[in-house]
Amino acid sequence: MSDADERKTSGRKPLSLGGGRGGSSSGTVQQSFARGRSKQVVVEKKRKRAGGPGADKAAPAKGETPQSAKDRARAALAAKAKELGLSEEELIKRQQAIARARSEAAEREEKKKAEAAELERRDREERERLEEQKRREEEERKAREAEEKRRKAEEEARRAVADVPPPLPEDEELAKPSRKERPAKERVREPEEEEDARSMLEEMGGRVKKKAPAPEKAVTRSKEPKRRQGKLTIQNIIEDDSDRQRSLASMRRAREREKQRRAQQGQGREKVSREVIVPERITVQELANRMAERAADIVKFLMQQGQMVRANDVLDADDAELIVEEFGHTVKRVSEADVETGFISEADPEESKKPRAPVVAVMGHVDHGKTSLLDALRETDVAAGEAGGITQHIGAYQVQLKSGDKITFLDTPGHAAFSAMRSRGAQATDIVILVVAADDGVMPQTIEAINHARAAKVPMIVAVNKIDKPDAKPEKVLQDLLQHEVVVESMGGDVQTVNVSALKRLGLEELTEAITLQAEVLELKANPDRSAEGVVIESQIDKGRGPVATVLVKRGTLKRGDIVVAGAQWGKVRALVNERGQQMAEAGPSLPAEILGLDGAPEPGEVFAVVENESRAREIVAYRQRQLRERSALVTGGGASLEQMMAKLKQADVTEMPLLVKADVQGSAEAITAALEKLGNEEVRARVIHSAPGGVSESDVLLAKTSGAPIFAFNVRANKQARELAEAEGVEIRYYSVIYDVIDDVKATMEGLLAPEKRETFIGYAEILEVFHVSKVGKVAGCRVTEGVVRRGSGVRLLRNDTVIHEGKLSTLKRFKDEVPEVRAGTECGMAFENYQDIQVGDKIECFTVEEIKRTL
Ligand SMILES: Nc1nc2c(ncn2[C@@H]2O[C@H](COP(=O)(O)OP(=O)(O)OP(=O)(O)O)[C@@H](O)[C@H]2O)c(=O)[nH]1
Repeated sequence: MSDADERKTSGRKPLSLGGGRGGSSSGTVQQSFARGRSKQVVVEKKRKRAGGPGADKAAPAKGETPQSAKDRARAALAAKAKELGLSEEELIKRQQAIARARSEAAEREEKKKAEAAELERRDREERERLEEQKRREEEERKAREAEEKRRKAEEEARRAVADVPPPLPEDEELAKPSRKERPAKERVREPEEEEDARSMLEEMGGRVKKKAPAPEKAVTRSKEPKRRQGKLTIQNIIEDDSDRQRSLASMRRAREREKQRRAQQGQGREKVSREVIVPERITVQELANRMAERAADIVKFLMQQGQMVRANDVLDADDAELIVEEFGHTVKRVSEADVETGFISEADPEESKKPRAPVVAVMGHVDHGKTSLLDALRETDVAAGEAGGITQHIGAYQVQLKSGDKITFLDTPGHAAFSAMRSRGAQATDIVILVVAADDGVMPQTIEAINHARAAKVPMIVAVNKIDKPDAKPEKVLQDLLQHEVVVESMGGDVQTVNVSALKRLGLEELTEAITLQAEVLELKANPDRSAEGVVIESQIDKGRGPVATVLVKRGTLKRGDIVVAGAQWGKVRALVNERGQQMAEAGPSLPAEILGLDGAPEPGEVFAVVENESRAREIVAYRQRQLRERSALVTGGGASLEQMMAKLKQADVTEMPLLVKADVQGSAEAITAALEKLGNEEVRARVIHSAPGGVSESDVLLAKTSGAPIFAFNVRANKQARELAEAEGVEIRYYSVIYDVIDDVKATMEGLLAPEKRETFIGYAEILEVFHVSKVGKVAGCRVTEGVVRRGSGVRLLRNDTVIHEGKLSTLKRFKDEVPEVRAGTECGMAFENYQDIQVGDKIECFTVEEIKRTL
């Protein structure tokens, strides 16, 4: 059945039943489809044959009668209809509908394909058209430019002609052809000019209706659907989107917008000129942040100036200022130290001041009896008995005399503390007692002490000690002192002198009297009714109590609970303890006290002051710690073993050798530091970046690491964590128990850092007799050794007319054909220089050796 239908739809002659013998008749029917399409369908009508049974059977199949075939087809149809639960007629209709739908689907498919092909063709044509347009525009532009040039040239020529007097007839004749030429050209030019005007208008943003170019006209017809491209249909949008090309005008607009945006940005940057606050030291990154510029730009700028820096490097204020100005900003130089402003307040008004006890330091040569005298003086304290408690060494103590006067003694060993305090600008001492043993006289450290006192402008009282000794010669001491410009009262000067015996407790009263007298002269006063300020005398980390600092209040009154900043440490005063281990509620001027509650041990000599609150304390300490870090960063750079440091210092030409010293007591730490800092010369010297009492801690290791300094531990050890950290970070910890070993080691290292002395020894002369050119070797000098010996590997100088024109090494030294190690006077040889060719007959060769001699400190 469907077969028959298909044949019908294909428009071919339908299969007829019985070959037109009257069994069937056919006709055509107009069939309508969707969207107004219609079709002629051939319909065959079957007629019953008159008479014979089975006349309505289908066409006979091969080998069977037509009637039986027809019957079978009908039976099959009936069976199928029955199976589907339809009538035969319904089934036929359904089958016809299916056939129709199939043919329609095939048609649709074909149509779709045709449409796709059409779209593709259109796209291709559009692309070609755009390319053509672009090419033509380019051509037009070029033509325009050429035309413009030509026109200008003509214009100029015309002007030139106009300027000259009326041309002679010959000139006219000459000019004629050009005039003839012009109208012809102008005629030709007309459409071009029109084109010019159009494109100009277009460039100015005007809309110009373009004449379609002639060749395109011919193809427009064939591109019928293209006209529809202008229509906005969903189909167009979907299909064209992928291949859509931006028009030239839109490109131009986008470029213009971009240009404007950039210009605006550029202007914007220039306009924002910031006031940049520049402290004394600032990192590149921080400076960039403050200018709102990129750190990389600063690095680049400095690189152009020949300075290689990284973002984390520290710049000084001058460099920073230069950079800021270069980047178009203004500079406001401030000192970060401003944070310290007000830390130490202004001088107190005179009326607020009250007399205070003098602070006395005892100085003198070794073994002259300083400690003994301080001990003896301590015993003069009338209050000691009543107060009870066991005397402890806290670096300073105060005694009350019978007269009621008080004297504070600094009980710190040597001159170190004194000079440490002075170097930090904390002048704690009012009077110096110069102890000179009567049996020993003035010794080197006596002189040193005199100089210290004099430099600090502190009055001296000479205590001639050990007068109990039979060989005591106090007069001689005074005589000797004269040589050092210390003129005692008995000799017409103003220096008081007292003969004492610390051992026998002789002359102590006279000594204290002399002190009080001197104090009166000095009119020592301070305002006790204000927040405390003073100086750190000693500090240590106590196992049980944590950081403990002995401070001496210089003005104001220090109370428990005060917030104190001492050097780079701060804390709330948890307790105030006197030298007998007793708690005090407060400490007024000139009264030494141990304070507990700081977050670390401040350096001796550091100034301390009470601040208003914790945040202020934190701010100051943060600034000071930053400064410490930066200071140590100046000598930083990774490894921290002695060898690494040496290698680095040699490379970097740095003359400072950073060290970190930890010792059992403050005294030894100070002594080692002083001894180490004395070492060295103008080329190399040690710089103790940190020295403190106590074991080596993790923070010491970290500091050593950042400073590239090895740690010298004297009579102390590193704890487990510090040891592990040191191992991990490559920080060397050296342990010592003899001070001289520390000093010797450092000295040896520093000697290694000294550039060796170079000593040159002349060994021989040779004269160039001939110059050969040897391929691959270059110029070779045929010489005779005139004096001494010429050795391969030694240094050589080429002399021309007694002037050195080259200094280098020999690449070849030959005798006949053989390389020889040396050639002696009177012998001829061949020589060639390493990387040097300019040799001439008559030049002299000087041969020398250089010896390096190790230098010592
Ligand atoms: N005969 C006598 N001996 C004294 C006197 N004063 C101190 N000595 C002795 O001198 C020696 C050194 O005394 P110290 O008090 O340790 O001297 P120093 O100046 O503190 O010594 P260093 O701390 O090493 O600088 C000790 O043996 C004391 O006993 C004195 O007045 N008479």
